[in-house]
Amino acid sequence: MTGLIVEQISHDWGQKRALDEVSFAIEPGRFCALLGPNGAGKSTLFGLITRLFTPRSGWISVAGHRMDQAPLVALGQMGVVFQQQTLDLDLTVWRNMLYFAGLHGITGKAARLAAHDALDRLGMAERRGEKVRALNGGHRRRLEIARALMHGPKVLLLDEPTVGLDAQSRQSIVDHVHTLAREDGLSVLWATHLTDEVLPGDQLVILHQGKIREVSTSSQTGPDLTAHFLSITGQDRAE
Ligand SMILES: Nc1ncnc2c1ncn2[C@@H]1O[C@H](COP(=O)(O)OP(=O)(O)OP(=O)(O)O)[C@@H](O)[C@H]1O
Repeated sequence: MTGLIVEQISHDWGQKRALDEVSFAIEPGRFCALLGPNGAGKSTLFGLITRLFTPRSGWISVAGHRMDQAPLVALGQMGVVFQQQTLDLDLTVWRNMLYFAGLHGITGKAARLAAHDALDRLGMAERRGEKVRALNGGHRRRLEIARALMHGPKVLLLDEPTVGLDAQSRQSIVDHVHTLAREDGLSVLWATHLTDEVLPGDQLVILHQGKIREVSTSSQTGPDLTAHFLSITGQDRAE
């Protein structure tokens, strides 16, 4: 299968088992919400998928390329938006895009086309001349997503991309990324602990204490999904 496959991944931090035989797959065109409370193992999983470190066991495949066998090809098929922002605040939107294109070996006209196209997809083309410092948090996030798309990845990973944003910016980003999955055939992995970012029909992977508790297609939203999530993660019984 193309898309993203995570197969039997385990990882320990010292004595602590952070991920325990985690498996799931995301087909092209699907938005997958990775839901987990704090400490569930979401960031550890992101670190493994992006090869910041390697798993103790199991394997990961991106667009048909195994991370352990062909890491550069696999990473080349992936766009990543990390929790921490990594934009140059003193450069314009456009310069940030071109700089990043260069890191991917995309230069000249190809870079300008890729940058324009990606900004357009995120509704950011009109802001290309603005310094990043002047953008609000939601627009900075959209710029980071646009930047992650320039090299034409098949898989897009976002680690809690809406943290710290107001409700309207959050909704706009959730909508944009759903559209990207649907229209561009991207496999999206979106880590969050906020159930209102999950839409009906999304794939749902619930992670708790390093284990997968559920892989399903979301049919519930709002308070029903929140109650379901809390019951699965035992937080409804928290003191
Ligand atoms: N570098 C590390 N060294 C040691 N333990 C770690 C490290 N990173 C994470 N852990 C531990 O592994 C477990 C999973 O943490 P992780 O950060 O992956 O969860 P998370 O779901 O991303 O949580 P959060 O939403 O709070 O970021 C936690 O118990 C955490 O304390």
